Amino acid sequence: MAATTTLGFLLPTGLSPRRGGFKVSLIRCSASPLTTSGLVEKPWDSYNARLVLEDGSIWPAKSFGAPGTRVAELVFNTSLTGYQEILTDPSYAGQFVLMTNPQIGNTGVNLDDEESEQCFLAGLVIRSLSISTSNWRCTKTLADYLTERNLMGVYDLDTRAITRRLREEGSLNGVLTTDQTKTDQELLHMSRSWDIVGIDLITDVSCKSPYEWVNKTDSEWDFNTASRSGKPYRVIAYDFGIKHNILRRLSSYGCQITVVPSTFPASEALKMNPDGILFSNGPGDPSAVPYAVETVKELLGKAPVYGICMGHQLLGQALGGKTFKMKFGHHGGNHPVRNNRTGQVEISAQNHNYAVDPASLPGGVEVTHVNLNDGSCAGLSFPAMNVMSLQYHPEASPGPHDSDNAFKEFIELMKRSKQSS
Ligand SMILES: NC(=O)CC[C@H](N)C(=O)O
Repeated sequence: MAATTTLGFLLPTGLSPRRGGFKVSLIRCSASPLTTSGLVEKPWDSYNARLVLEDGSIWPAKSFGAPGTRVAELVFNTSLTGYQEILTDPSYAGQFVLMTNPQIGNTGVNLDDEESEQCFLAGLVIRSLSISTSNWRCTKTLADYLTERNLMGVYDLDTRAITRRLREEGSLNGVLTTDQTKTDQELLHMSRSWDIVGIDLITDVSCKSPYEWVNKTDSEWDFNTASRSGKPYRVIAYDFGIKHNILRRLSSYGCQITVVPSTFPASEALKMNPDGILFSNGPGDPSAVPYAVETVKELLGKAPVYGICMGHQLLGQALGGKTFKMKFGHHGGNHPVRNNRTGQVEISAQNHNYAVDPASLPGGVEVTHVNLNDGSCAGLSFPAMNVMSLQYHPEASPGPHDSDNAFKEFIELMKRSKQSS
């Protein structure tokens, strides 16, 4: 059935926009329901809900997760599958994730596909929730999972129209609510009074004390294992919101890993005599966590280091560069990246709203990877200090495995450094 967007009534609000360029009136945008209302009874409890964006648009919706009211930044994700890995990626803290794939929930959820023990995102926005769940690994439905975790999920919105809006205006803050007592103006005011920029979001998602990682990729799911045996490399992984698959992949490549909190002192990390240090992914604005940049600076040159996403942005700053907020970021499993050294193109999994400005980097720092959609910096290397980093996700989960080799490159970096010391 074709999705239609109808413009409803206009409410003059008199509120001035938080950022320039937005219309000040509220616009009600409704999508024709894709679900077969009346014909099939939906196997979840549903409430009326609303998504109100800071540009004044109101999106009536149906709720299928927890009831409530949340304020967050709305981003769209173009992955076709992997909603469970997305829900458990701590880098989505402070954000609503809108899936552009119009039908979500078909495969339910299972405990093996978790990327962290908790869901930190603020809510899930989808076009249509699958009426049935069918997968041999499924242990519960997406609706039950969200409700148990007190997470909001909404459907029956025109996700295509919202995505176009985000592409034109950039990421927008918004409020999701099932509360019918709140007026549209109140919700608009809430969305405009909140901001994700300049806030430290990693402290809340990081582990509270160090621990040894004992899990690894099940042999059933592992690949490229031919040349690996034993665990000869000792790695310290700074947890800024780490995804489990980074740890599983490092472990599969032969690393014994101690995961440490974001505030773990560099001096303590060095006492553990690591062969290498990993700086993980993590949510929010990388320029809002100067203490983490200081830790990275203290560790530079002391052991080979590998940064992924937030870790890459912290390394960029520690090397003297600057980060900036992108218009709507990259969130999906289909981003082409060119490896400048080999000329090869990898299709990558990405999830970030900020990037390192290559022009701000000092001489000697090499941009190793470029995102081919917009030319932004996707990887760095500083050979003088055994530094490598990627803006995207070589661990995938969800997404293609084209970049798995980056873990091998980190192993090679540690090997060469061990041999020369
Ligand atoms: N996945 C991540 O580490 C995200 C990095 C950072 N929070 C950003 O949005 O750019």
